[in-house]
Amino acid sequence: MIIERRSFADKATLAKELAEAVADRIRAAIAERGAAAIAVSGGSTPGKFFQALGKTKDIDWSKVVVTLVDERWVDETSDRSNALLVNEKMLQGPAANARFFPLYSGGEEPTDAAIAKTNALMAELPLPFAAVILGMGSDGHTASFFPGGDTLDAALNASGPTLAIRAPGAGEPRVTFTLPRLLETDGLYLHIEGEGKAEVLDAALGDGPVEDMPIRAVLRSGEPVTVYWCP
Ligand SMILES: O=C1O[C@H](COP(=O)(O)O)[C@@H](O)[C@H](O)[C@H]1O
Repeated sequence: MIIERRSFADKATLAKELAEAVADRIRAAIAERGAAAIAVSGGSTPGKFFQALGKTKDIDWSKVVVTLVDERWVDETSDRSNALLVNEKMLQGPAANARFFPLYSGGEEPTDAAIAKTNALMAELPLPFAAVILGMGSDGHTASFFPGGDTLDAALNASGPTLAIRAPGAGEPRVTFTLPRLLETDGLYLHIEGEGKAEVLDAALGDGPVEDMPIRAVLRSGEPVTVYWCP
């Protein structure tokens, strides 16, 4: 495992530092490849980070594509939508010039046709990602790699880009990038906050099956991961 753990005094400091690290990755990708794609997580943790990154002025946002590592299968009017969070918190001000590629492609369920539509859009991403920012649930899921997920094995091993997944702890049906596709990145980050999440990470770093705590697939992938944590 190649894990660097960075701890910050508070959420605001973490958000600023993570935004600076991701901004550096974006600028470097634009300088090297003419474009940058980032994949971000949803949920309750990344709001402040999104605000800090979205305010960054010295990025040519017109050359940036933002997408999500995973999405609940709901449209953008739902307060469960990760896309809504990205739009409201990040894609304002300077970052409003970025393009956003949603994972949700319409309808009630992530059918094969809907996922094919999502994957057609994701084929246009300028890969590799400049940065992938993962979160982690208290059950050890990351992206939508949930314990008990009906397509968990494929999500962790297929070449992707995305697939549908359903799990007891997931609420709605989900769409998630596959792990192999998320590992195609210049920088891989894990953003977690609170003592409880630090304990979950410690448990995940111990022995045990990936199926019990799918974040282990990331931690054991051999790719360097930088953990950003604050109380
Ligand atoms: O459902 C999700 O949960 C995880 C963790 O979210 P948090 O609320 O515990 O921060 C998130 O990383 C993922 O993108 C999201 O879809």
